[in-house]
Amino acid sequence: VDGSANGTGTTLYAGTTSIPTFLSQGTYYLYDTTRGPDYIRTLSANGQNTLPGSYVTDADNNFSASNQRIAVSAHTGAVQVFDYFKGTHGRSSYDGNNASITSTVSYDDVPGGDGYNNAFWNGQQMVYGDGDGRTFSPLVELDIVAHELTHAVTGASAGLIYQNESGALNEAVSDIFAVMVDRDDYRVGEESYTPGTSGDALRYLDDPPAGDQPDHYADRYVGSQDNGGVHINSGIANKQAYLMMAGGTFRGQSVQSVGRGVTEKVWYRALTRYFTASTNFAGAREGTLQAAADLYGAGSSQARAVADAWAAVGVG
Ligand SMILES: Cc1cccc(C(=O)O)c1OC(=O)C1CC1
Ligand SMILES: [Ca+2]
Ligand SMILES: [Zn+2]
Repeated sequence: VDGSANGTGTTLYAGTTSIPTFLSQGTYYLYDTTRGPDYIRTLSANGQNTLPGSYVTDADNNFSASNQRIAVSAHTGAVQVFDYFKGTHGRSSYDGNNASITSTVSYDDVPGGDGYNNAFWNGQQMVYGDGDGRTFSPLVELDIVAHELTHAVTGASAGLIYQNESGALNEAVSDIFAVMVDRDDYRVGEESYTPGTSGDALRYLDDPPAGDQPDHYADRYVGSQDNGGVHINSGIANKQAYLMMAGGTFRGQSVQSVGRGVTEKVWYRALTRYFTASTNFAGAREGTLQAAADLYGAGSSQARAVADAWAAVGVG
């Protein structure tokens, strides 16, 4: 039982006798050894930029202090994302081999500084800023955790190079699985983005332009900012996945809804079996079409929806 900010229970380390020697008895940790990996653990950088930082502990397992709630939100999110990839896709941790997972919160929030409006997977672990309170509150909500851990999945599978079209695809894959885990909307970052403004989000898979992103290949960004627009052009693939999930007629092209269940299966199979480091949008169309053919048949309505959704956003 935990004092989590979002109430999703997870197994926290009770101060029992069977804990690893370096953890002190009679203290509670965000340290889960019950799911296969040696550990899923969450620490804090306490505002500094040293990783992985120090354990967030509590004497009676009531993690109710604000810094503790931030850590618990990142921790329960990591556990929920682990459970998603295991339960829905049969993937044991981000590498498929039960790699342990470390998250660090409250990174680089130098006292009197402006707060760190960022979250990232650094190749070894997840790292979250506390935000500056204006652009972001702490960036530890479920869909952000899912976005970051999916970067680890991508890194351990297709390895999509983080620039230009392969980078935009890398970003889109993270946003797509973010909304598969945080399943109640098609938006990313809605809880943490601009705490002073209600109803907005960082990105909108249903309407990428609402987040200043293109939703059609003809409108793609071709400059050099943002590693060649990886957080900009991801809107094109995000829109394609949204159209698969929800259906609709977009720019004159009708798409039949296949729902989240088919969409997540098609995109997961494409990511882990067909995408490579250099896959671009045309390659993503091929890979998702092949995945749909594998799963449902080349002439299936699911494969048709994949093709129609790519056509709607101007790819293929
Ligand atoms: C806030 C932020 C800044 C820079 C990169 C990322 C990144 O992880 O690509 C980032 O986090 C996100 O996009 C998650 C979804 C909110
Ligand atoms: Ca969301
Ligand atoms: Zn990202």
